[in-house]
Amino acid sequence: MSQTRIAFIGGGNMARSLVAGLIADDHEPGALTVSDPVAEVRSRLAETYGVHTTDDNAAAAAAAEVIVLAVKPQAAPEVCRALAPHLQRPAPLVISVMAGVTEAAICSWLGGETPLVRSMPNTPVLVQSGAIGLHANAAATAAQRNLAEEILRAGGLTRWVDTEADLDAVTAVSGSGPAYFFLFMEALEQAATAEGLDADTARLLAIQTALGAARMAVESDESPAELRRRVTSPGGTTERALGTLTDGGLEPLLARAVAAARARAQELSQLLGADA
Ligand SMILES: NC(=O)C1=CN([C@@H]2O[C@H](COP(=O)(O)OP(=O)(O)OC[C@H]3O[C@@H](n4cnc5c(N)ncnc54)[C@H](O)[C@@H]3O)[C@@H](O)[C@H]2O)C=CC1
Ligand SMILES: O=C(O)[C@@H]1CCC=N1
Repeated sequence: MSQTRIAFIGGGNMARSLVAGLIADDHEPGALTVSDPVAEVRSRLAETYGVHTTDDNAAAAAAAEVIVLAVKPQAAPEVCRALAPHLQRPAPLVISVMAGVTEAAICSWLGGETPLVRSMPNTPVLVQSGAIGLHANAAATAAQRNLAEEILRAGGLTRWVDTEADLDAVTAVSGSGPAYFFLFMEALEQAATAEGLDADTARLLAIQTALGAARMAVESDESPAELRRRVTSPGGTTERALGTLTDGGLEPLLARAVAAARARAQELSQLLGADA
């Protein structure tokens, strides 16, 4: 059971999911503190998980070995600047799960060199099935990188990227990615209804098919391309459907969508770091 003292600044969906994952991984609940201004958020966390809660970010951060920044990006400048005078020096490891907030901006708001691991999670972290991109700044030691990885693994699969800019690509692929698959499920459900299936059956089949395909892709040693080939009998129904999707430009369309998301991630990072 890990006893690392972790303070979560912001106790919303993302923090709650990581807390749930850590406790499921046998982290000591008493070593976790969540700071949030909303009383109902605090009481729910305390009652469900037995963690400490407070509305005093500075007190939570001052006592922690690791600080997890889990407020909305727009709140980041104010929250970080208010924490700065209360941080131990040298500063403890800081982990950010905030979308689009750069390492330079966070360090400058926190008042100087800070060991920082910036992550890009996605909403399946809520069910401990997230895909989380990670990047560490130069001030983070190898031990701190390992510690950050261990903590974030509570939310799902973790993957380091070489440069901070790569996190914009991660945002476009796995950060936004759940929405692409949800859209695909919605579209399949609509198509099923159009083919005469009742609404419940249409939804169940679409969702279960997505789950089954994802599980096969995760559990099999074969590539998605090979798994696709195995469904596709020569001259059969799948071949006809895939031909329609390809003729309609599915692959280049998806490439354009991901490129657009990446460009937007870059723009948002610049906006959020503008006053750093
Ligand atoms: N890639 C993605 O799809 C996701 C990314 N994220 C990132 O995670 C971060 C947190 O998101 P959620 O948990 O979904 O948001 P949320 O809105 O559920 O939680 C934010 C929490 O911060 C609290 N808060 C507000 N002001 C505060 C302050 N001054 N001090 C301490 N706490 C304060 C709020 O009361 C709220 O409970 C965001 O920065 C977001 O960008 C979150 C979810 C998914
Ligand atoms: O849509 C967004 O901007 C955020 C970042 C990745 C997922 N949600």
